Amino acid sequence: MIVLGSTGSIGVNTLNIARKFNLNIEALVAGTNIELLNKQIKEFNPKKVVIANQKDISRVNHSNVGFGEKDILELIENSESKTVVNALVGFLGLRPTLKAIECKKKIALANKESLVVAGKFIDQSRLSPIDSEHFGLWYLLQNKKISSMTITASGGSFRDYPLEKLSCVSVKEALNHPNWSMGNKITIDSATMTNKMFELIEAAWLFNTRKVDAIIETKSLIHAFVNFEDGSTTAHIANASMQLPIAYAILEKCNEQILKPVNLLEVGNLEFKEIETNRYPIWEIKDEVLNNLDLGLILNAANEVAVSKFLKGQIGFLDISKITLKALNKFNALKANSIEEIFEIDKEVRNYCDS
Ligand SMILES: NC(=O)C1=CN([C@@H]2O[C@H](COP(=O)(O)OP(=O)(O)OC[C@H]3O[C@@H](n4cnc5c(N)ncnc54)[C@H](OP(=O)(O)O)[C@@H]3O)[C@@H](O)[C@H]2O)C=CC1
Ligand SMILES: CC(=O)[C@@H](O)[C@H](O)COP(=O)(O)O
Ligand SMILES: [Mn+2]
Repeated sequence: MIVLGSTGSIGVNTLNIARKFNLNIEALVAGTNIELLNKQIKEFNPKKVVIANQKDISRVNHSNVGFGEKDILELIENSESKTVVNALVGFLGLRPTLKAIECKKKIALANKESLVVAGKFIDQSRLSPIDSEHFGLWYLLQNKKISSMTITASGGSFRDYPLEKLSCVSVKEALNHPNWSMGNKITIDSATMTNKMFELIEAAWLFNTRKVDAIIETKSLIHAFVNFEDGSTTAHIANASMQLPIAYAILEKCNEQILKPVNLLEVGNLEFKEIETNRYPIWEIKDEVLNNLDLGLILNAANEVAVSKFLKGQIGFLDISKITLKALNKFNALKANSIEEIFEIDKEVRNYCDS
């Protein structure tokens, strides 16, 4: 298989599963972490490697190294592998997802932004989601009458923080997720609850439903619930590790133990909370977004600009939601009618948020 984003949090976990099941790695794609990439090359012996920047090529211990988006797309097109794991972060993951679909590959999709921005143009027939909640929903779905689905949120880094202090929190504090070890961008998305908004959109596309909601479960041990018309609810419980969703997304069958089972006696108790708009302002537009999934494109573009500014120390934490809500208000009538328009609207919203 091919692993895009091999040096990230999902990429490293994917290679852990590849090691466990002795899977062949045809190619690796990484950004700027050349030190880790070189270790991965030594262990997995890929035929081809692509990195973000030309200037780093000489540091990569491989004879066949490309760089940039064009080479990532060519790599997918010319590969023999049946499976592409897309663990790139953000909008830059969209073209590789589209290319993998065009080449009829099986896509193990961690890059949820592909669905958030262009769900209506994505053929899902060979797609498996790598997202703990959507894996949970997929695992739970039975041939019974379903009334709705619920995914859980951890509440992020500031779940229990005094509200009046949110305006002056630091980047370091924001990156301190209570339960998951993930990349920076998704960790900030989790703190603002934008990650959960993305996941509602993701669930809407994946399971063809608008009857999906989220609640906080503070330990991230329950990932999803399916609520049946008979009044019963089933819950997916697993320790907070991405290895299970990844294993199911890339393996044909999975009968081996991937994770240590949750010991409920050790857990003792679980706590559930409502997602409140005073702590998570983005939640104000939940219903509007679910009724108009085209807003995912605007939300994603504005959020990527705002998160990047926050990580560079240019704006405060609360400004992230302010920027995204303002952009949604301005562009809420826009709808992309083709995949080309996805890229045009993305650019327009970014320019607006950057100015
Ligand atoms: N982490 C998690 O547990 C979960 C993540 N996801 C989703 O999975 C995706 C990946 O998340 P995560 O692994 O946390 O993110 P990370 O930031 O940890 O990893 C991102 C990966 O993309 C690579 N990358 C970044 N820019 C480029 C570029 N221009 N060209 C080539 N490669 C690039 C990075 O390379 P480098 O580091 O070398 O610069 C890295 O390998 C996101 O869409 C996220 O929302 C979904 C559910 C759970
Ligand atoms: C591991 C995973 O799937 C993440 O998307 C996780 O859900 C993020 O944590 P939050 O629940 O805090 O958004
Ligand atoms: Mn998730």
